[in-house]
Amino acid sequence: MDQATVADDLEKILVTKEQIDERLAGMAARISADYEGRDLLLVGVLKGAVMVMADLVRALDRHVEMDWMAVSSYGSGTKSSGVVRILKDLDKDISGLHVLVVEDIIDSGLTLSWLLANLRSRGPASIEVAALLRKPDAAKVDVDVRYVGFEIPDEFVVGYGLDYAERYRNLPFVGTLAPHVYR
Ligand SMILES: O=P(O)(O)OC[C@H]1O[C@H](OP(=O)(O)OP(=O)(O)O)[C@H](O)[C@@H]1O
Ligand code: HPA
Ligand SMILES: [Mg+2]
Repeated sequence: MDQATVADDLEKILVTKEQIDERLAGMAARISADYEGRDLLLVGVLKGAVMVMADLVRALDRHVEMDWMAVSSYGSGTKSSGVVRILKDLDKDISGLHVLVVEDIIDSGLTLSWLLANLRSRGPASIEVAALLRKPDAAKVDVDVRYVGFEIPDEFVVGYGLDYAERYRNLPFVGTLAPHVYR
């Protein structure tokens, strides 16, 4: 498949690569200031958060550790099933650590609220969230997100880690798909 075919699948670009870079730099500056003098563990949620994590850590001018969890609530469709499964757990114990969960998107908020309850039960010193994108539905769940990149409308988006049926994660921007892709 060539690049032209991928572009043909898109309807519009919601957030450009330049906007993402600029926003992540701002988030990184706040994170550096907020965690000054404290060790920090970033927990990325696979697979969607890979791009955010990769670019966020390179914008951080300080030591951090990274760990990863894989959870899935979506399968291959566009609606959350609400049932969260751990596909890969953290490598290390997080008790007593300052943890920052890194997410690509908070949509229904179900994944994150489940994940935060799960991680809090392990006794971290603190736990906060950094997410590149947040949709309006997330307001329905009681999750406090300290660092948010962009508030976006309630449309299914792809790119920069986000997939539709495992495709489009490698796009360097965030956009919506043309209707013919869903048919
Ligand atoms: O707020 P929610 O409605 O719960 O949706 C957000 C979650 O859904 C997506 O992950 P998914 O489970 O599709 O796995 P993936 O990251 O591997 O694509 C996304 O990466 C978030 O983790
Ligand atoms: O809008 C979305 N796009 C891709 N994956 C997602 N997971 C939750 N919401 C989305
Ligand atoms: Mg997904």
